Amino acid sequence: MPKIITLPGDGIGPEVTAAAVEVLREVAPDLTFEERAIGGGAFDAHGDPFPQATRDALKEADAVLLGTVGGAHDSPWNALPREKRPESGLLALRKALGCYANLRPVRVQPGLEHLSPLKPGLARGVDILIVRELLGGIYFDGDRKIEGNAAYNTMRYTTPEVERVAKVAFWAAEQRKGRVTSVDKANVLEVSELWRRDVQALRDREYRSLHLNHEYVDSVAMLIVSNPGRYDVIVTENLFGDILSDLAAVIPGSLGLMPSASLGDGPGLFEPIHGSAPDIAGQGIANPAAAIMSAGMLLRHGLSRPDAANQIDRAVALALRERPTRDLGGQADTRTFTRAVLEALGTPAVG
Ligand SMILES: NC(=O)C1=CN([C@@H]2O[C@H](COP(=O)(O)OP(=O)(O)OC[C@H]3O[C@@H](n4cnc5c(N)ncnc54)[C@H](O)[C@@H]3O)[C@@H](O)[C@H]2O)C=CC1
Ligand SMILES: CC(C)CC(=O)C(=O)O
Ligand SMILES: [Mg+2]
Repeated sequence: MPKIITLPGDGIGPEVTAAAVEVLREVAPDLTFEERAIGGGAFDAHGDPFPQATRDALKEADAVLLGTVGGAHDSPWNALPREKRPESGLLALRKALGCYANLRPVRVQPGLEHLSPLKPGLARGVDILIVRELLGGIYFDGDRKIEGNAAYNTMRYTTPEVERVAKVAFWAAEQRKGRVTSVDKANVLEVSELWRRDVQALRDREYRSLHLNHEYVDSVAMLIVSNPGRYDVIVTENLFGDILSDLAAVIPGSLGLMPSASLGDGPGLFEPIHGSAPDIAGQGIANPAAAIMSAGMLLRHGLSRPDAANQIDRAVALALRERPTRDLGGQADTRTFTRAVLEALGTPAVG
């Protein structure tokens, strides 16, 4: 009986995680669930955004399902010392799990082109996998300080850090169209120069059948929305991947359609890419599709159950057609949408 540690977190996190757990119970009734605290709520209750009891629970986990952390811009959590803030709890969780490769699929399912603000011809068939490095770069380690009117952070990568995430991107490309675009800012940053050199060397050494090209992040920010069909797998460092994946959410139509899987040395971490959405938290209107699809990625990548994962993806696509949520211009609230997914799970597949 695989054990899933759930970390609902703050804001809409508990609302969308509850929906994902309901769907998981339906497709994989043998799973067991244990809930723990993370983020701002964990700080309020335990004085720590990543409490020891949560750390301890991870040792027993086969996979971890996370909601979201963080508060509104005026939240008192933002005045805490950096290491006590909700987001620091999430970064510490990722580090503790050793999840260095964050897979963020951007997909427009057939028949759902109308949910995209892009012209149907541009949105149709988009299937991009963003592989974001998750444990290095400017979000971690390195020198960082704010002092009076000056502040700095450091972006740092080593060859082993670049190679291990690039291997995940190449592995994914082997099962897809065989094309990898490595995204950097090598025209300005030394750290990108190293990134580009190491990704290219790895490809030339071990993945000669794959096509690799390099693009600058500013140009990709334009091309990913104006011509998304040109991308298969994108591999990039932590900060660039964070920004590009929120931007890419425009393609399917909402942040609420962007799931993720973070893989590494131990149990995987599965979470929607969106934040805690304080503007809609507590209203029962959040789109739970990203969290539900993250549960699908948990089954696919965390527990090697592709059939159950496919069932979820299919049910979400059907529910999006029938009962789109408000962020997509529809009427469905979290509950109605989740019910539609559960109903679709009971509908026999056509073809
Ligand atoms: N992984 C995580 O836990 C993340 C946490 N955050 C934190 O979340 C808080 C809010 O950050 P924001 O910049 O406002 O980003 P956000 O992703 O929470 O929200 C951006 C916009 O998208 C909407 N949105 C997001 N998810 C949605 C969903 N499932 N259904 C419908 N609408 C949705 C929100 O209502 C908002 O208008 C901050 O404290 C931030 O640090 C931000 C990003 C990731
Ligand atoms: C620490 C998180 C708030 C960073 C983020 O936005 C993300 O991982 O998507
Ligand atoms: Mg983000």
